[in-house]
Amino acid sequence: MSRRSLIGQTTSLFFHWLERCRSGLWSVAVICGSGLGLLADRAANKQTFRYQDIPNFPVSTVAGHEGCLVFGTIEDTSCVFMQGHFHLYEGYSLCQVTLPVRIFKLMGVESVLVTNASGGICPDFKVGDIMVIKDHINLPGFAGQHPLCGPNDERFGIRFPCMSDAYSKDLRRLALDVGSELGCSDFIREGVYCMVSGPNFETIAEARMLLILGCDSVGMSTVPEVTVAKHCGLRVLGLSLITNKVSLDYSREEKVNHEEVLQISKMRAEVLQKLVTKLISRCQQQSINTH
Ligand SMILES: O=P(O)(O)O[C@H]1O[C@H](CO)[C@@H](O)[C@H]1O
Ligand SMILES: Nc1nc2[nH]cnc2c(=O)[nH]1
Repeated sequence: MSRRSLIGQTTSLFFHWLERCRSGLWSVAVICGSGLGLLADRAANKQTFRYQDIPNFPVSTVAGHEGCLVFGTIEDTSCVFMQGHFHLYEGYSLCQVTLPVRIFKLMGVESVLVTNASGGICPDFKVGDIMVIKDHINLPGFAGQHPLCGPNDERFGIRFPCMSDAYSKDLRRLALDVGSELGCSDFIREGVYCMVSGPNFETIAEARMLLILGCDSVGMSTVPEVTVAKHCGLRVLGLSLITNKVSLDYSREEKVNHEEVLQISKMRAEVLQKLVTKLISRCQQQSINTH
């Protein structure tokens, strides 16, 4: 496809979305973390664009991140799936990492569902658990690596956004309810996600520090996107798949690696797919009832 016709197609999709949003149809963006691109598979009427073909869009450089933007529908809900997101450790600025979220806002998206893979810090967590993110700790943010640093763009949000309710209580409740309807209660948890910049996995001393700080899991993404989404008034739900247990003990021999992370993501992708699909259709019903 030529660049000109690609821009033409993207523009017409944009107007198509605006039209749907004006007519009151609910729309959602799903950001798929490591190995979770399959979440887009259940959408109907799919149209896929490679990041590399979209002008000024970053590209994915990490295994398990396909680098495609997929538009589609789930029941009557317009959905856009990011098959792969961007990380500080890839060398992107946090402005680039979060660019898609502002694009989604301009497209009329109302809610963002962020997924990721993370290491379990909470000793009760098991590999394969799905953690509904209740709150987060922005470690890079403490060190000045924050997506909202710099002049504030008032068109998106205020200078000092409140983050005490970053993750929608209603959506968290709904995720737990839908999880229980699907018979997943045994492995659905709630907890606090901590972002580190990566790309190395944690030392044991770092892991112990995160436990003391109150973190239940740790990963290298999500927090910048959630911060920018909250800043511009989007509703946010975060689901974190526990792909490994972070070692807190010097006597443990296991060593985490990215291949293992991807393997567990693949193993749990079907369950997450069901959860995400049902959640989206239930949100649509809720939205119809409140419009
Ligand atoms: O957060 P996502 O991208 O899902 O993936 C997690 O898994 C990768 C490391 O295996 C890192 O990118 C980490 O952040
Ligand atoms: N930082 C970090 N990111 C992860 N992503 C998946 N597992 C892990 C982990 O153990 N640590």
